[in-house]
Amino acid sequence: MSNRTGSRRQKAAEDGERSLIGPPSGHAGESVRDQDASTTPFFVYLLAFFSALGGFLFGYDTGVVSGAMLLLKKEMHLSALWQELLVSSTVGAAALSALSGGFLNGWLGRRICILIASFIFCGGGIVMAVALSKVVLLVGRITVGLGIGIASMTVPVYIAEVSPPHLRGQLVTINSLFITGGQFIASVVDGAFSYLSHDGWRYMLGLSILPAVLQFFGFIFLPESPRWLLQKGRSQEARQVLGRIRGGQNIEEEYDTIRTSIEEEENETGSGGVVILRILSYGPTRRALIVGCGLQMFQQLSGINTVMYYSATILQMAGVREDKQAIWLAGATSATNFVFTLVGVWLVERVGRRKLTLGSLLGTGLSLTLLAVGFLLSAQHSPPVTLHPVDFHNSTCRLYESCEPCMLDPDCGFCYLENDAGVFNSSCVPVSPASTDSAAWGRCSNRTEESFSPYWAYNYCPTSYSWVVLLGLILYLASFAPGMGTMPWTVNSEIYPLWARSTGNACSAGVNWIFNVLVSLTFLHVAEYLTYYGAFFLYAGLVVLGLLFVLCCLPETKGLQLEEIENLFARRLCSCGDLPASDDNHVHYIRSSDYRPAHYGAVDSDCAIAYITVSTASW
Ligand SMILES: O[C@H]1[C@H](O)[C@@H](O)[C@H](O)[C@@H](O)[C@H]1O
Repeated sequence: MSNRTGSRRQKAAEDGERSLIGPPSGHAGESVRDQDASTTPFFVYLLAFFSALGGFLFGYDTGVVSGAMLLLKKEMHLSALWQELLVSSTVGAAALSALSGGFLNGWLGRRICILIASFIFCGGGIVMAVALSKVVLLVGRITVGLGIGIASMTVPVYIAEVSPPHLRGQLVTINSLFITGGQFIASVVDGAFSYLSHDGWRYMLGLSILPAVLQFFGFIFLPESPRWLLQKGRSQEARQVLGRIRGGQNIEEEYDTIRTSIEEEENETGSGGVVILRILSYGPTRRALIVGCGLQMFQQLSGINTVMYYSATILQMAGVREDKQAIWLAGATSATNFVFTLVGVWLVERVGRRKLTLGSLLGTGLSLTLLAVGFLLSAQHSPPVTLHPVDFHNSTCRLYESCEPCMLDPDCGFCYLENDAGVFNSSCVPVSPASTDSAAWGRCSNRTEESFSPYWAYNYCPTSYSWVVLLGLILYLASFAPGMGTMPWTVNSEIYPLWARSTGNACSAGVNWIFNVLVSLTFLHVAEYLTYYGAFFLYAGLVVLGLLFVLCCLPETKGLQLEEIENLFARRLCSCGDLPASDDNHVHYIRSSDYRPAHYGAVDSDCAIAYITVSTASW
């Protein structure tokens, strides 16, 4: 490693240490690091807002489809396979385009990629709104998926690169707020247009054109990231943009740090070759990639999309029988997700990324356990099947003695009457091949709104323990949203050096989408084999693994400049134990047990201390 690298590392380490301990004294001029919110130019917020519209579209297009599907399946006579295709094609396309977005980002820049994404969103929205056949609809869904993938990896990178360090976490987390905001607005739109039985879905799917157009025109006037410009050797432009987004602050220190960092990175890792291979063969970036992809994987393995998707059924279990009511109450679920993401935006610069993620994982694990216990109690007290009508088709449904095994069989549903004393006159009968909303034959095949008409429960059982499940659901969203919902995106936007940032984010966003598809496609099968409580216990177990991963591998990046963060990955990853006392770059590592506040200032004394570097002079 070059001496210059050593000295930059040392300087950055000292700066990093200072930023954790408190503001430096006797610093000439006000640097970006010392700014506070009152001196942050409005322009930075404007940039964050227009970029985060990409997050909004991500949330809207992934969220709106469930409500649209209720109308579409009736109007276009969609089979279960087509419904599945229309939902997962978007997520699959997002995975592919997120992975290829890294190349586009490095080549064309962040701004052009955001423009491309908004253009694609517009195109996809128009195709869906005017679609006359399910094939055209599928083309539209795949198109918006391509837009979502590019936006999901570009927007956090762009915001991180234009933000001043003290606000970066908050501004990048605003993108996550827009994602959950998009999901919430989608559920409101779904609710409102569900009353329009003819063509309501066209408005639901087509409305995404509006924010896409707004973003497209906004970005025509907004600048490219100064870091990308500098990397491409366009230093004059970079200086101008930096000056503009820092609103007349002293930009020299930041400009020099970025420039030196680019030069040294080129010396260290070379500038040619396939970026992903360079990332994998260079220790600090390989470790950062493991942390970034691991966080995204555990975000999806915590089961957020299953819980959100399944919330309508959870609400039905809790006694909400009407379709329309269930749609509106599912809106309440996405509203809860949104409100608690706001808590994340508020907390990220106060408590830091690491503590926020750890706390969130702990709460998520506990609430998943509560959800599982709720399902377990419901299963143990599952109502018995009391009527056994003659089944001429000899289906498997006639074999079940209670609701639980009947509801776990995807071909059967539970038909019953209910009064104050509970469930009575219940049977397990085959589901209609045309729609899961009714039975294939018998009293639940043509139900009316009359009070003596029987209830049809597909995919759930009536239970008096639904309040435990409901409580679990609310606690889950309250703990997941502020940390695990937001931090994987935020942390990924800041842990890679400039040359690896696009590719690193492309890989981690790709991992997010791949696990998103995997978890949602496997949920019903997992539930069939392990039952619902088994599935939720499984997610809780995966969250415990995630907790250990974060505990040992995620350093704190709060307050550091992007160029300083790579130093956090300079040494061995994933350790809370012994670390070497020094290395040839005059960088020392201390164990939390050796930590004395009198010597090192008031910094956190948990495992993150292992990453705090102290120069030889101050040792
Ligand atoms: O961060 C987001 C958010 O938590 C969403 O609610 C979820 O649907 C996405 O999968 C996730 O990436």
